[in-house]
Amino acid sequence: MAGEIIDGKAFAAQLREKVGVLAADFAAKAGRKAGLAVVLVGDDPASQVYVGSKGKATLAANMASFEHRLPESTSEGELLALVARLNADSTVDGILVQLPLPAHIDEQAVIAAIDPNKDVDGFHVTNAGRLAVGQSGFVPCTPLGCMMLLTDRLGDLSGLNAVVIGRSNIVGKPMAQLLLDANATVTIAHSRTKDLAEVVRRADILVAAVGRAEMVRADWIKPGATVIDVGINRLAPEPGANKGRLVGDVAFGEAREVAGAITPVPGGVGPMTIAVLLRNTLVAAHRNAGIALSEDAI
Ligand SMILES: Nc1nc(=O)c2c([nH]1)NC[C@@H]1CN(c3ccc(C(=O)N[C@@H](CCC(=O)O)C(=O)O)cc3)C=[N+]21
Repeated sequence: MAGEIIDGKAFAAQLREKVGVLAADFAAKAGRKAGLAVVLVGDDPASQVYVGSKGKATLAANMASFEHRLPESTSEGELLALVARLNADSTVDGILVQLPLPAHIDEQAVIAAIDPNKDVDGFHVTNAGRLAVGQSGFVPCTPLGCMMLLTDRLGDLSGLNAVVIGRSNIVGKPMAQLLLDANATVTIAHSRTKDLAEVVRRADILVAAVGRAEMVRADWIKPGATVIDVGINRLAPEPGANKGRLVGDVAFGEAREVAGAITPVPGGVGPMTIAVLLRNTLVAAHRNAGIALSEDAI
């Protein structure tokens, strides 16, 4: 029997709805809306579309959206000056600088300049450190969204074998921390892991975040496992088409036959990332305004 498809898109829509209600409450209490500033440098078409959809989702969730689209030629100094202005602006609760940045700008320097209490991406070393030692801070949106899908499906993760493929600062490492905090037994695998298929076959929970199209095959998956596919890879276009299909890091069709449940691409983890960004912004607004919010409720 084929595994269940985990509908990340529907889950994300519910989360955005909940955030929207709480954001309206916040606005009534604070006398202003929660605000998210998104900064895009350059004119990469995929990033343009993505930043536009974040802006729309922000407004739909009863929050204020501040978009800053800067030319490719923007200097690091100019970008740092904008970040400093946003840090000082009390109507801005969350700041997201879209990555990747042009090659002439040092990404680490820009992330380091963001006030950690406005770092709704959870990329600042202060937030990475807080997560590592179990203090409350901001957790990167994609792994937090994956955790929400996992706990919704599985409840308690204690003692389960979790394998994360990928060790990025943005997904793999924070994902492993969250799974460990939830008492899973965690393995972080990567491109140099020996017998990767063998390691993956032990996973009750598999999170694939390597960025290699359809790398994980059906015979790597433990029957009944829960598979979370973080990869978003665009294949080469079919003859006559101008855009290739989007696929994950998992060969979805065949993997679904073995897995207990699996996220699709698109419609899985991607929409969760944006919903969690709004959730983090709502949390930031409450903290910055000194208004209580039960963070378990969201
Ligand atoms: N500072 C920063 N923070 C980010 O969170 C960040 C970033 N920079 N740079 C780019 C990546 C990419 N990312 C995605 C989020 C949602 C979808 C998403 O919603 N995808 C849909 C549709 C995909 C499509 O059709 O193109 C889906 O998977 O169903 C995709 C990609 C966030 N990123």
